[in-house]
Amino acid sequence: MPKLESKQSNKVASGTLTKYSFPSTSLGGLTTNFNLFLPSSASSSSPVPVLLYLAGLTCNEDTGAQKGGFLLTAAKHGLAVVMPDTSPRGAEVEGEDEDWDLGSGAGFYINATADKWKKYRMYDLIVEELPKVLKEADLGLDLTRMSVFGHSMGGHGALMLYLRNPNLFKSASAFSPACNPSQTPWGKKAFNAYIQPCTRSSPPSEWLAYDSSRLLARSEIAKGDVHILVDVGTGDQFLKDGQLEPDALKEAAKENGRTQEEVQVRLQDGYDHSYYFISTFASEHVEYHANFLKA
Ligand SMILES: N[C@@H](CCC(=O)N[C@@H](CSC=O)C(=O)NCC(=O)O)C(=O)O
Repeated sequence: MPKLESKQSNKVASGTLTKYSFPSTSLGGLTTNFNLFLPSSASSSSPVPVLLYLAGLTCNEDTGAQKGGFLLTAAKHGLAVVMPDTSPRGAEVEGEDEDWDLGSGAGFYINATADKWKKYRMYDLIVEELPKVLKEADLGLDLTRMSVFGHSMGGHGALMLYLRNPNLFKSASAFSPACNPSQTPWGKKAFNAYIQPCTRSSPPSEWLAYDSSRLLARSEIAKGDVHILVDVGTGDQFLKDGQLEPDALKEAAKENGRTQEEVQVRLQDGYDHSYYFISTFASEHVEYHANFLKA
């Protein structure tokens, strides 16, 4: 197991925010960072549930910690918050720092299969390696009680990871997520590069395995057991540009026979895509997850 290096620690919300780094096997040996908020109640003898926050394009492990406004409510409920980076860094792929929506800061939480991007395996990092690393480090976390939330590209990540791993996560929520990435511009660009090129209107199964709307439409999670909350601002330019498509998620929920309580998709009047929107609804999302993590 890799050794965690503690890079910086700050007191916040009566707990501690620590930035850690470790060499990641999933990312081909590249060093990756994450932030961990530990409420003051956490200890090895009294481990706390874990909320995983996935940030969006151009962000990193600091974005949610600094701007999200999650930590006071997490502290109130005795929840840890783990905030990983959004992509490998320094993979030395040609062009990886040229586009804001591909390469560095744009890992899409998937496993790339194209040889050029072979170190871009954020899915394995989040689902397998990070939980193992956290368990091994014995930081006072109860990794049998985890939920996941995220923003935009990270909202796609949160929904997709939950729908693929309902035994790992108790619930998922998202601010302004890309709900149907196999059909929308950011997702198509990423999947074309990281997985395989596709010009057909019906994408290959390898793409669909990372598309939350498709995953929800085909979900075999027991009736009544899906726990998803989504908020999208009506003033969000990326919504208007067709990047988010929350209606696709609603349609998928209907197709799969889910109630509106299982899959709540809320349009919030006038809010945009920024962290002002996220921080406004941050507490509601943390409270939502606390219901399932502390049940
Ligand atoms: N092209 C711009 C926009 C980048 C941007 O809006 N990033 C969002 C996430 S978009 C979907 O994943 C974000 O969260 N930005 C951080 C923030 O603090 O708002 C650019 O390159 O700046």
